[in-house]
Amino acid sequence: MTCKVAVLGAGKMGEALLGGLVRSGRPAPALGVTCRRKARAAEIEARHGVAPMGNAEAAAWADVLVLAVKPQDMGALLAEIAPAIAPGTLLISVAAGLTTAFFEERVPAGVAVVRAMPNTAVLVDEGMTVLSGGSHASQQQVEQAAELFRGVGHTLTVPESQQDAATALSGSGPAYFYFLVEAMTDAGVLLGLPRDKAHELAVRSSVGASVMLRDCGTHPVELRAAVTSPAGTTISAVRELERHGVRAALMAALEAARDRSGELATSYA
Ligand SMILES: NC(=O)C1=CN([C@@H]2O[C@H](COP(=O)(O)OP(=O)(O)OC[C@H]3O[C@@H](n4cnc5c(N)ncnc54)[C@H](O)[C@@H]3O)[C@@H](O)[C@H]2O)C=CC1
Ligand SMILES: O=C(O)[C@@H]1CCC=N1
Repeated sequence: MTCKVAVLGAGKMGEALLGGLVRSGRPAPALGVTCRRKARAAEIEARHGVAPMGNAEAAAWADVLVLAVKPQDMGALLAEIAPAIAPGTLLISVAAGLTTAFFEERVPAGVAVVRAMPNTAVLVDEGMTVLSGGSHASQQQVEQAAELFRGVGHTLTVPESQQDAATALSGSGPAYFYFLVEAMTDAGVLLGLPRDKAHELAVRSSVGASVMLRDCGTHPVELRAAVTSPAGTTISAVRELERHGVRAALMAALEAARDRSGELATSYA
């Protein structure tokens, strides 16, 4: 029998994952979803054909619970569902920062917890999800969780000690690329290009570069060298990027994201 999966909290990430589960061929009767607001529940049902249910009902019904509320709402959600969780249930959290221990302390003893950090590219089946098993999760259960996320992209399993770093790099990662495209578009406008054309050029450059990174098997240093002609235009731009500390800025930015991820579990404990 198909295992029953319920997504608790249908915001941006919860809806993206639910949509992915539907697209990857899971039958609607084996899927559940919960929403805080009625209007949102109606919207989710109309868009994905999955009937919303209550949190405790979902916790008792599903074999796998995907917890997709914000870190600050997780404590209240766990208090609501803990009495309904059966011993064999697999809990998967996608919340930034919250450790598997955070969940293990709040659910019945021995329940398996997997911490997962996807990114919004799950919306286009190009997600990157980084997974770690808690102290009661078997390798098979981590694999079961990974299998769900492989329906919407790629997965990597890491020790939990690396999750905050992975969150900073690939969980938040899409935002840095959008930021770059936005900044490049402004730069194009500064140089006199109409905004719509500047936007198109920035987007097409980023998509072209991403596909080459993914498909050519060539190191980014080599790919950049191939664009950078001696005494040409690119090296003049690269010198300015280095002069303005863009590389160091990225390192500092990811360090800040990593540190914030580390703070979240203690902030909401
Ligand atoms: N947005 C992103 O790119 C990523 C988000 N995440 C994680 O996913 C989680 C959700 O983030 P978003 O989707 O961005 O936030 P969001 O605010 O869009 O979604 C959270 C949803 O949970 C609902 N909710 C809150 N308490 C609830 C309850 N007791 N019962 C049912 N529903 C409840 C809210 O109404 C809201 O719809 C967070 O923990 C975040 O760290 C993880 C990876 C990437
Ligand atoms: O900004 C956040 O906290 C969430 C987690 C990773 C991406 N978005």
